[in-house]
Amino acid sequence: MKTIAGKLTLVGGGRMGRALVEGMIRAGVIESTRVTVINRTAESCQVWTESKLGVCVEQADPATLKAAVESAETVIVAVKPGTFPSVAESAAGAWAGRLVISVAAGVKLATLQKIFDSKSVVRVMPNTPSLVGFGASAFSCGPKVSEAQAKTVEQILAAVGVVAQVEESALDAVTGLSGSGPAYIFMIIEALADGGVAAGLPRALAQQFAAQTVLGAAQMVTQTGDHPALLKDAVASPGGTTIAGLAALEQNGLRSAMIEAVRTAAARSREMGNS
Ligand SMILES: NC(=O)C1=CN([C@@H]2O[C@H](COP(=O)(O)OP(=O)(O)OC[C@H]3O[C@@H](n4cnc5c(N)ncnc54)[C@H](OP(=O)(O)O)[C@@H]3O)[C@@H](O)[C@H]2O)C=CC1
Ligand SMILES: O=C(O)[C@@H]1CCC=N1
Repeated sequence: MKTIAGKLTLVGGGRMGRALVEGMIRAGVIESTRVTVINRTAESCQVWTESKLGVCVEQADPATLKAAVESAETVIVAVKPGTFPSVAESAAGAWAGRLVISVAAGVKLATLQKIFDSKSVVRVMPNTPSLVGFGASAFSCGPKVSEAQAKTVEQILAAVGVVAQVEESALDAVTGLSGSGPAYIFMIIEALADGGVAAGLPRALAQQFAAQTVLGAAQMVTQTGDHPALLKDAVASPGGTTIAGLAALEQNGLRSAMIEAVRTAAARSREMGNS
């Protein structure tokens, strides 16, 4: 794995920041000794220290934050969208010349350019399976981002899963699909396991088989390239069990529930960008 150049600072080592940076270190795209993580509270700092990942961990006060931003070539900002302006303000004067990568839902490139005094801003929508190397991330670059910087972003995200560079207008849809999507699938796995328990299986076995079924089905789609409908048809025998199960799903509106979930989450991402 080719490593990225220079130091990396993560501002906001919560669920998404942790998934990305731990995924990057695990994949070998950066050594932990070149990573600094800034958190708001001592408790969050302790979680990172106890992880034994070997990164430098610091609590956010304006001086520490500014120094950590100034020392890095690349800064990933993974705080909540509403916290971006205060973080940007706390390290005012330090952002220029850095590659600033935002993972915030709904925060537009134009807003990022305004609040960070760096023109090299990139908007990314990753997802938490990046932690285990199965992320799906899309990104869009501000107008002043160089080709080399765009390559760095691609390299970071490719190390933790699949990556696509898209027009910024596509990022709300990506947020509704793959950004929020792991939560939909966790709910499906939980529900499948509940179904297994309802049909008489022990909980642990039901959960293991539910997760493996989702994993196996996803692998068949990505590895064969076949349309999911063909793969579905190959499971359903005439008059058999699967078609009975599929009919129950149709009756209960699974397809429209999934479509509406993605559309509603994408609309919420757009709404967050306009507030
Ligand atoms: N969770 C997800 O699946 C995804 C999230 N995102 C985006 O990622 C971003 C973070 O979300 P998520 O990880 O879920 O949220 P979390 O609450 O888990 O993480 C936010 C982190 O920001 C830290 N923080 C808050 N204020 C500051 C500050 N002033 N300086 C430094 N760190 C600070 C918090 O520290 P402390 O804990 O000490 O308060 C916390 O570690 C959001 O913008 C979200 O839209 C994008 C894609 C997927
Ligand atoms: O729920 C959220 O707003 C964030 C963005 C995508 C996933 N989690």
